[in-house]
Amino acid sequence: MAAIELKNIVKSFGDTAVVKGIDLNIEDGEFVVLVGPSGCGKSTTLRMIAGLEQATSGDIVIGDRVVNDIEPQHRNIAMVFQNYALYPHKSVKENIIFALRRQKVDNQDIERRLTEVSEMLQLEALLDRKPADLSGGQRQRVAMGRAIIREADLFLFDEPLSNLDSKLRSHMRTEIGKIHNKFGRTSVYVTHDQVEAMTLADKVVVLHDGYIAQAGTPMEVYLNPANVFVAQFIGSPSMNIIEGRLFNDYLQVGNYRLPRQQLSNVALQTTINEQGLPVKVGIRPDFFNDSRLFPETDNTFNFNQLQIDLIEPMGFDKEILFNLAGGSVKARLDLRSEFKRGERVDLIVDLSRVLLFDNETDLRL
Ligand SMILES: Nc1ncnc2c1ncn2[C@@H]1O[C@H](COP(=O)(O)OP(=O)(O)OP(=O)(O)O)[C@@H](O)[C@H]1O
Repeated sequence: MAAIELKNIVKSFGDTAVVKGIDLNIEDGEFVVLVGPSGCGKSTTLRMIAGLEQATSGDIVIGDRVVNDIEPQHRNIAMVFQNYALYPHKSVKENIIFALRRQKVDNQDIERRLTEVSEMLQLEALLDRKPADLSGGQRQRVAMGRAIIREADLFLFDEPLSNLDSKLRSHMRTEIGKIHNKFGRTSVYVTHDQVEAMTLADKVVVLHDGYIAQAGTPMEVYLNPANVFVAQFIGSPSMNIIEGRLFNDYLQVGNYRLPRQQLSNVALQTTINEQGLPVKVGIRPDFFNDSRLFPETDNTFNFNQLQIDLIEPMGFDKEILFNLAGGSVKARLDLRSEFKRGERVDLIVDLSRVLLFDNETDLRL
C-alpha cells in the first residue's frame, strides 16, 4: 500500500509547460480521479507518477521514497491503459500471468492468484482465447486482471473505458469500483468523463491548463465549485452562468430581485456602490423546480412567468430552455411537469444553491 505526494511538479516539453506546478496528496488506499478537458495534462501527470515521463522539476514521493530517479519497473505500480496493450499472440491466461512469470513467482501461487482474479472478473471461460477473439469489454477485463494479479502498491488507470460503448462502460465502471472496495489499493484514474469521476472517486482533481482548478470530494466539487471552470466542467447538463448585479440588499438577475441575505456564502466585504457589482450567477439546471410540485419556503425564490423557448424530452427527465437576463438558461425537470413551448412557468430555486462568481477572476465570491 502507498500514499503519493506530488510536490510542485512541473513538466515542459521543449519550451512549453504542460503541467505548471501541481501539489497533491493522495492518501494510502484513496481512489483519486484526475479529470479535465483534452490537453490539460492528466495523462502527463499520471505518466510522471508511473515513471514513464520525467518531471522537469518537483518531487514525486510514493510511500516513503522520492521516486524521481527510480525506474518504472521498480515503483511497484500496475497500469491499465485505454488501448489494453495486450500481447496478441499470447492467450488470456498467459497475458494475465506474464508479469508473475517474469518475477519468478512460484507456480502454485500463480495458479491461486489466477483463479482468484479470473473468478472476480469472470474470465474463467476465456483463459485459452487470444485477445483477437475477445470483445472490447472482455479485453478490458483481461487488462484489469493483468494489473490486479500483480498485487502492486499502486494502480494507475489512463482512460481505461474510453474505447467501450456506453453500456459496457457503465458496467466496467461498477466493476472497477467493486474491485477498489475489495482491495483498497491506492488508485489514480485519468478520465475526461465526469460521470466516471463522480461515481468512482474518493477525491476528484479537476485539472485546467496544467493547474489544479480544484481538488475535493465529488460532492464538494459539485456543490461548492471554487470557480466557474469547475462549476461548468462538473455536472451534466452544465451549470448555467447568468449575468447578475449584486447590490447591498439584493441580487438583480434580469427582472428578478433575489434577497441577498439568503444567498449562500456571500461573505463579500467590499461596500457596493449604487450601480451594483457585476457578478456571474451560477444555477444548476437540476436546482430549478416546478412551483406546482414543490412548496415555496422562506429560502426559495420564485422565478415567475418564465417563457419556455424549447423543451427537450429525455425520457424520465426533460430539459426546458428559457431566456433569463439576456442568456439562454436550462432547467431539468421530471416527467410530472408538463409544459408546452411558449407557455409561461414559475420555477423555484433554493437560494442557498445560487452561487456567485467574480466577474473578472471567475472565482467564487
Ligand atoms: N511527448 C510530448 N511532446 C510534446 N508535447 C506533448 C507530449 N506529450 C504530451 N504533450 C502535450 O502536453 C499537453 C498535455 O497532454 P496530456 O496527454 O497530458 O493531456 P490530457 O489531459 O491527458 O489530454 P487527453 O484527454 O486528450 O488525453 C498536450 O498539449 C499535449 O499535446
